[in-house]
Amino acid sequence: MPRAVKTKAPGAAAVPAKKAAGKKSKLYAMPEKLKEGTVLTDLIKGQWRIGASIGIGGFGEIYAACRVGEKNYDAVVKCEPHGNGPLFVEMHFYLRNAKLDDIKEFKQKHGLKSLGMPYILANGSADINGIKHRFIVMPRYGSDISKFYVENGKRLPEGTVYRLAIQMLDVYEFMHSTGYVHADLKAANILLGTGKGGGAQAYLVDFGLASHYVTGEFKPDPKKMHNGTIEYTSRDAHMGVATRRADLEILGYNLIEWLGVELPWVKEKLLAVPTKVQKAKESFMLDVSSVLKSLFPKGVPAAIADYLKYVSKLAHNEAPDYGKCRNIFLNALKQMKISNAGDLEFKLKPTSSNNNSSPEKSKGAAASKGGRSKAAALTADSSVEEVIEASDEDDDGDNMFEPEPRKKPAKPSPAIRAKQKKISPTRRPAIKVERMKPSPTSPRKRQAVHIASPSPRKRLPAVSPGVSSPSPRKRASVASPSQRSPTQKRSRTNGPSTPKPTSSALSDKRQTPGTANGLNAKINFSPSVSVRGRPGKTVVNDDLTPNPRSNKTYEFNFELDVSMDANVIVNVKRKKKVPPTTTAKSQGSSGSIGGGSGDARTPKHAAASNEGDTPVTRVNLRKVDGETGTSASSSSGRSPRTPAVTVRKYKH
Ligand SMILES: Nc1ncnc2c1ncn2[C@@H]1O[C@H](COP(=O)(O)OP(=O)(O)OP(=O)(O)O)[C@@H](O)[C@H]1O
Repeated sequence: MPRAVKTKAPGAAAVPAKKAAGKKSKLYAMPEKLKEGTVLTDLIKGQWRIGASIGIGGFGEIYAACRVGEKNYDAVVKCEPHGNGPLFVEMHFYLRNAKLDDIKEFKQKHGLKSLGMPYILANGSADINGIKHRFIVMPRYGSDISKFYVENGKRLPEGTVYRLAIQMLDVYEFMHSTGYVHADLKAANILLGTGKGGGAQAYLVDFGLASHYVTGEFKPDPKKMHNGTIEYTSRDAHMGVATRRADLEILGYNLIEWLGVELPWVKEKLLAVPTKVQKAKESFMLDVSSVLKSLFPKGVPAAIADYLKYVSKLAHNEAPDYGKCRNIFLNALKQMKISNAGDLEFKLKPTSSNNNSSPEKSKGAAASKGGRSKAAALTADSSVEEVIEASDEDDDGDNMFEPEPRKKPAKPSPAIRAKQKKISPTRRPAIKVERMKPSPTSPRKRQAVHIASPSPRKRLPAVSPGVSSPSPRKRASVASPSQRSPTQKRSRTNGPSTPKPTSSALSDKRQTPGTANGLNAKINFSPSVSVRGRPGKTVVNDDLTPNPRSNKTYEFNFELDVSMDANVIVNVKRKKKVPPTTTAKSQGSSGSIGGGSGDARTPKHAAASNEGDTPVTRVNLRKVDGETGTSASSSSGRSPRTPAVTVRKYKH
């Protein structure tokens, strides 16, 4: 007999929901594990049986799913705690802008047989182990192309790279026609289709960073700076501005990498410092031709050069000429005599004409079809049946099947824009979060910890791109603390009241927010989480859910590895005392954090306090400006070089 899952984890040292709801928790838990066979009920009472887990994203987990009463697990359920912003954004994007009808209409209008735009099948909320979760149901696709990229020794066949570019430009054109940008294209977010003809079409997934693009002036937004996946984040996204050209730029960086060439900022190992990556990208896009020459010593692929040159000349609010871009790649395919039809080929041919600098190191066969064999074998005969109803008091208030006024797919009308504004990220309190991929060993133990920065009001006017280093390889100089830019002072902790940038009239001109010093404190989380520079991982610098809650207890062992000569304030908020068995423990010589409630403490203070008897639920770290810092740590004149941060979730 199906039963509702409402069980609270035994011994959970829960933060009282009320209290937690009042304040923004800075911790973002991974979802509770869903057992195979669990049945989730969506908002219109459709029922979905959970199958095997098929992917773990930054915050959520993806399960194969099948409609109750059917046999095929041809859907997926993406599930995250209600407090997590990205799924909230993704769900709303799908509900409002990517209905199946809209996609069909776009395909018809543009004469496309297929379009790599996913859609939503259902959505709802569910109470899992006493914690409210949000879930969406989507069609199930095949393998993501990062698998082939890795199997091939970090490259894809040139023809396939151009075909993928054309397909992704189609998706961009659709998405941009709704007023949104994707902002996080990467191989891991591109999935092959399934079934007959599925191997010919790639789908762009993960709309957790979707946001309205700007059509007016260019206003950097410190709350959103550097959002995305650091390798591919566009120059505009480094400034916190969503633009259409940014999507095209992100695609360009990916294309280079798929051709087997390391991006300059990867080669230079700059990923840990977003401002350095930003500067390198500015330099690159200021002189695309010569940088490409150094990246492709055997000859720059003309299509890549033409595309990136075109992108580099786009104004921030200009509508890209998608057709022109597609033609660049179509012409390249013609010249290579490669058809733009049939299954995408992922096997590297020994005679591949790739003009890249890396040797071919194919490691075995990369399939050209979506790998769904295991999934297809799943049947709906699970004996474990748990039924989780969509919560009645779900505050999403969104039902994809509620009638909504039709919109034009091509150009968003003012009415649609107004509607879209309702879910505009800019209208919601910003909470800085990190999206972290859990480790294979303990996927649920990752959490985000936030670094509070000095007030963003202190930001200084940005440095113009003209002063950028001419070479992307040249390392950025180090600014004195007093010269730090807003980017450098950017925090990962802020409230809804974060002020707008002081320099608003920046027009189309890009501004490089200073040199790379800033929050250069690299914080390592045990077992393997770090605040900055996590290659390949999406980072969200804001969160859109107003009141994220956590009723978990976490143990923190702090060891700050502060690079450069930084003074850091560690601010620990205690939520609740728990028995001594579940206390924060001191580890080695590290300053264990268990200080008084709400105190801003240095590690030194924290260590001196009643450490070891209080778990903490929120930790803020902030760098202070040398001797002007108010804490003991700064007056001591020494960097608080305590070791790395351990964030551990208690098992209940
Ligand atoms: N519709 C789908 N069909 C099949 N697999 C999927 C689907 N959606 C996602 N996946 C798998 O799950 C992985 C994570 O999905 P997704 O990127 O949407 O999660 P996320 O939490 O947003 O991750 P990220 O940390 O990259 O932002 C994908 O790389 C893919 O392998």
